[in-house]
This record gives sequence, structure tokens and C-alpha cells, in this order.
Amino acid sequence: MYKYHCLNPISGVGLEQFTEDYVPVSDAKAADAVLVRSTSMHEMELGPDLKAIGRAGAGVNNIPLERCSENGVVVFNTPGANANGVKELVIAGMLLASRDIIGGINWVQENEEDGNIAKDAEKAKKAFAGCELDGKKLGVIGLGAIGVLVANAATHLGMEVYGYDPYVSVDSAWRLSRSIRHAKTVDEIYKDCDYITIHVPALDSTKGMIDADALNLMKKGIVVLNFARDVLVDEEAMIDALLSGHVKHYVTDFPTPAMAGVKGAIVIPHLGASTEESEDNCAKMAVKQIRNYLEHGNITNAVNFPDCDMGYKGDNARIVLLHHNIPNMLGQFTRVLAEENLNIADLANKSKGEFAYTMIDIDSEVPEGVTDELLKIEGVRRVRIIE
Ligand SMILES: NC(=O)C1=CN([C@@H]2O[C@H](COP(=O)(O)OP(=O)(O)OC[C@H]3O[C@@H](n4cnc5c(N)ncnc54)[C@H](O)[C@@H]3O)[C@@H](O)[C@H]2O)C=CC1
Ligand SMILES: O=C(O)C(=O)COP(=O)(O)O
Repeated sequence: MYKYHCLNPISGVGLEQFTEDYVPVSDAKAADAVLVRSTSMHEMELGPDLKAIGRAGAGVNNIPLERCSENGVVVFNTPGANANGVKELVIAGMLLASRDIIGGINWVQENEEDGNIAKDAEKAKKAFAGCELDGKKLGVIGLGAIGVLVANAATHLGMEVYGYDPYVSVDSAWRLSRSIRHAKTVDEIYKDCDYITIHVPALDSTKGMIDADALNLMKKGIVVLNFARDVLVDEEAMIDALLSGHVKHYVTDFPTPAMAGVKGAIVIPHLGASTEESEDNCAKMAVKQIRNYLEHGNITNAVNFPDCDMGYKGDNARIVLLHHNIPNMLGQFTRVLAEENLNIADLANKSKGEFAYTMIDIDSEVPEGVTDELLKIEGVRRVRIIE
């Protein structure tokens, strides 16, 4: 029996994929698996049984990844599962920044009692005129699941699209429309584009990337869209640029007290992934990955451990070990198993950065005490025996 806890509301379509072997628990500290969306887990204690965290979404900056790795907790996310939801809102954001739809709708609401509203609207509407996207230059920074969809969609709106991503994956490169132009430096995007949208993760290397220097390179009247994370943009510099009129609109999915209400800022309450389809997709993917890990030890789409898959666990017992990526680990594991006269039927070992994962199928039962012996090996963070 496995226990799971949801830190945020998770779509029922996903949760119903847990079998009767899974029970929800109200205390996260008692859970084998935690499902989360944007709740910050940085201050949370990790329970002793916690083996997996499923981020039903893309960004994992709300999860203490290093602490999870050290505790042998695998953190999964759901790459691409909410990308279409975000893409559609980015397109809406570009339209909101180009046509004064918000100003116009507000005018209608303010004049709802006006019996002459149809005629007055024809006079008032000149205050809400805008421009079209067709023919404008869009720069997309980060060509992952979301960036590729945004870039491709924008070409269908007649935009001239430039993409920048020095680490673009082969998968993304295949999905990118041939009409997207390759920007070799981010400065090209800053200097040349009319609209700039960022789709990179919040990392030490990306935090504050849109700072005063970047903004100064941009054209006067630029529209900047941020549906990635607030910390990517230096907020003070952005507010100055909005107030001076250098930035026409900053469309952001991340409200902060300082940005809410600033003239020119179009602030949305983090709705990018809040669609029925995205919520269902993310929940289904997160549950599937958690189940595959808990029941079979297979890892798919983890952010802190390598992907590793030995298929369905059959009748053999499967030992899985989460450990540091240091020399002679396999030698030490097999020595412990040999001392118990255990025969290895299959074995896989993969590494990712400082951590590694080993799966070993044994063609007999695993005697008590083996877990403790394996745990004594320096660098081993967790041992699970799946019988
Ligand atoms: N507003 C919302 O509701 C949502 C926001 N997000 C945010 O959007 C981010 C991106 O999401 P996905 O596209 O699904 O992730 P992804 O991992 O598929 O793509 C990220 C891309 O950024 C690129 N990248 C990393 N550092 C870069 C740099 N310095 N310059 C240029 N490119 C760089 C990577 O190579 C990768 O291709 C997430 O990390 C999350 O923070 C994601 C989903 C929903
Ligand atoms: O997937 C992401 O990174 C998001 O920002 C979506 O967050 P949410 O699941 O809507 O709280």
C-alpha cells in the first residue's frame, strides 16, 4: 500500500489512475509520494517515507532539489504537458498588448448605464486603437516545449520570428518550423524585435536576465512577455522602463505587489497552465511516472536523477539504489550481493550530474539485512527493495 498527498488541487482524471494500492493521506509527512503544482516546498520537512515528488507542471523552482537528491527523493515534472495552455495565453497576451481590448472592455463596463452607448462607442473607440501582429518581429528566448509552440504559432499570425536557445534539444529543433530564424546571440533578439517572449526555466544562470542593460538594448515601444517566472526579470528596471515609456507593455503571468497596477503592465494571476486540458495532462503524466517508479523502480522525466528503465518488474525482486555519482559504487553493490550468494539477473546504472541510479534484478528473494549493508556504503542515499 502506498500513501500519497496532494499539496495543491490535482486533476481527478490523473488521481483516478492510482489503483486501490494507493491511499490519499492528509499529512504530507506520512506520504510515499507528494503531488504538487506551485506550492513552495522549500521550507517543508521531507517525510521519512517520501520517495517521489510529482510536479504536475514544468517549473521545479518551488522544490528543494538538492535536499531531495540527498534524501534519495526522486523529483518528476511533466515536460510539455501544459505547453499548449501556456502558448495560447502568450498569444492572447500579445493581442492584449497590441489592441487595447482591456481599455475598451473597461470603457463599456463604465458606460453600461448609457442609453446611447452604441453611438458614444463610435466616438470613444479612437482612444483604444492598436496595431496588428502581422509583419512584426517576435523574439522567442528559450525554445523548449512552450517556446517552440509559441514560435510556430506566431509564424501563422504573419510574424517574423527569431529564436534563441544555446542549449536547444534535438527534439525541439525537429519541432521548430523552418521559417523561424536562428538568433546566434540574445542581443540580436533584444536589438531587433518588436515583441520578446521568454520561456526559460528559473535557474541561477537565468535569474535577472532581463535587466536594465537588456532593456536598454531593446527598441522603444517594445512589448516584453514573461510567462516563465517573475525572477527572470529585474522588476525595478522593468518598472522604470514602463514608467519612462521605453517598454510599451510588460505582460506577465506573475503578480507581485510592486508590478500590480504599474501603467503599461498587464498582469495575469498565473493562469498559463490553468486549463482543463493542461491540468488533466499534467496530473495523468505525474501519476503515471510516480506509479512506474514506486511499483517498478523505473525513472522517466526526473529532474534530479537520470532516466532509467528496466521495464515491468516481473517475479524477480528488484533492488534500486539512489547514490552519488562516484567511482566503484557498482563494485561495492555486487560485493554485498555476492556475499549473500545472490545472483544478478539484470542490471542498469545511469548517472546525471552528481547523482546516479542503479537497478538490479535478483532471481531469488532478497534476505533481510541486505538493505542495511547497502546503506552502509558511502554515497548511497536510499535503497529500495521492490518484491
Ligand atoms: N505560466 C505558466 O503557467 C507556466 C510557466 N512555465 C515556465 O516556463 C518555463 C519553460 O517551460 P517549458 O518550455 O515547458 O520548459 P522546457 O524545459 O521544455 O524549455 C526550456 C528551454 O529553455 C532553454 N534555456 C535554458 N537556459 C536558457 C538561456 N539562458 N537562454 C535561452 N534558452 C535557455 C532550454 O534549453 C530549453 O530548451 C518553465 O521552466 C516554467 O518556469 C511552464 C509551464 C506553465
Ligand atoms: O508548470 C509550470 O511551471 C507552471 O508555472 C504552472 O504552474 P501551476 O501548475 O499552474 O501552478
